[in-house]
Amino acid sequence: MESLVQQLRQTFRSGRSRPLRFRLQQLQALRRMVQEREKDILSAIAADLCKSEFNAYSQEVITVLGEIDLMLGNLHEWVTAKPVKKNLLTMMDEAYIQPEPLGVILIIGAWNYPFVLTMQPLVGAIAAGNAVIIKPSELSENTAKILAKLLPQYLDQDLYAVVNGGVEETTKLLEQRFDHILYTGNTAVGKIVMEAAAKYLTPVTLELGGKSPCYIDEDCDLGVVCRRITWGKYMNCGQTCIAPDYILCEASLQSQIVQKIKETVKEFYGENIKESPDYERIINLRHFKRIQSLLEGQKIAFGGETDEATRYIAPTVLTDVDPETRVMQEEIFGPVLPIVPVKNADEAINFINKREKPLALYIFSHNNKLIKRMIDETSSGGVTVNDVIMHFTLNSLPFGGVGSSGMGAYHGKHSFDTFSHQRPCLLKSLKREGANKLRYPPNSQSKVDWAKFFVLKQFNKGKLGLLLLTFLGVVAAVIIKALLE
Ligand SMILES: NC(=O)c1ccc[n+]([C@@H]2O[C@H](COP(=O)([O-])OP(=O)(O)OC[C@H]3O[C@@H](n4cnc5c(N)ncnc54)[C@H](O)[C@@H]3O)[C@@H](O)[C@H]2O)c1
Ligand SMILES: CCCCCCCCCC=O
Repeated sequence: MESLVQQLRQTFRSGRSRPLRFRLQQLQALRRMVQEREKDILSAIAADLCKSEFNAYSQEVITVLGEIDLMLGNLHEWVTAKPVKKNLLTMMDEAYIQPEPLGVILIIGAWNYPFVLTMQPLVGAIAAGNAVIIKPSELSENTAKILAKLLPQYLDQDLYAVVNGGVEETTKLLEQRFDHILYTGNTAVGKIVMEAAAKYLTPVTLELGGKSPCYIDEDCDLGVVCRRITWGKYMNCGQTCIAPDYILCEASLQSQIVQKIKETVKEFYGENIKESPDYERIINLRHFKRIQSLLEGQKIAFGGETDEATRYIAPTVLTDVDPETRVMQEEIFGPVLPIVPVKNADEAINFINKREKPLALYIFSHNNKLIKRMIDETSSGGVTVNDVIMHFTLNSLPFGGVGSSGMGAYHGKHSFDTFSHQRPCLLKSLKREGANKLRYPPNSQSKVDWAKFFVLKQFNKGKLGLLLLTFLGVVAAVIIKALLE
């Protein structure tokens, strides 16, 4: 591991990854890879998650292609230095912010969307001019293998590498020095990553999970609401970081919600859900057993069937769920949807605020005042109103968590910023030394008065004439400079 990181760092230091042209070439190569090897990529995702090619394409591949295109179209502008406002002391100088690459980036991916969750950060890290190691999840082993096979065929191998393996390999990787780590996965491992990063003061982006609440107000069109929730909850068999984890609503709405979800499940997946190409399976036996055990002692209003041999768990709804039971204590990450009755929106807000800050919050309501209030009075990584999941798809919005659901964000320009240092640059001339006397010792009241004038624009009335003269002098200097340029 050490020699791999060293080799990447050496190439990074040679400056090869920095020129705009190089970054664009690598991104174009990545796009070629996704397009030319689409079948292999889709087959690998299918083998890992029992996902249809249509679903793998629309849930993962499309996002990666969109992200690459966004970078290709905007990178020339993002890499350009941005001039900043100047003050009286620096008006003759050059001041700008220059984004610079950080160095060697480590991206640790998760298994549930194994392609997009490693490739989307990779796109951002390349765009920002870095060297990158990606560590796909070992649980989605087919996607991990295809990434390790394809990426070196298309990308510069001295700058971009794939390391495959499990806890042992990741632990070894984390012993190395990186310039940024982006980790996607559960909160417990997030803490391990942050602890390892602290050794070198490496900044981290932690894309974690949590229980994302979904509040349904009275008077909503429950047909539409439940269709959207059914889509977002049972997509990928509930193994989505921003899936609505549970519903909060008035007790009287429960039976209608159950009925509408039941109808929608039939509409989406047919009479025999097991036969549906759109319904995935649980990633492994450990997770299957964990989710199955969450059903114990619960009132199953709909679904509940399981099949260990194929790791199938039916779309399930639980009603009248006690918030103290296990299903409400941990992230479900499976196709089980508890409904927790609350008296009103105030109780829902309190319920949300008493728990860890979630990755997403969903609010279904016609009432704009209530929507605003719920957004203002709660906190979450992101919010979608009157729908679920969709804020993930808009790459002008930063994607990330807050509190125990994570820190930092990426997607689109936010990825570029995450993997760049915004370097402040002030370029002065060796001339005009007279003006600098003001800050050199010995200090005096008069110098402080001048500093107040230049920095705070406050002046002593007694010195008005002198100030006016100085101001005219500065104006004259600016005009002369402009004429000479
Ligand atoms: N915020 C997001 O974008 C996002 C996306 C997907 C999943 N998630 C969250 O991730 C969780 C599910 O993923 P997971 O954690 O099961 O994925 P996982 O098991 O694939 O683990 C994620 C990564 O951590 C590594 N890892 C595991 N144990 C480790 C250890 N002890 N030390 C070092 N590295 C280790 C794995 O090798 C893997 O690459 C859920 O909580 C979900 O909400 C968040
Ligand atoms: C069109 C829907 C795309 C959904 C992609 C969801 C990715 C979530 C990542 C977290 O698990």
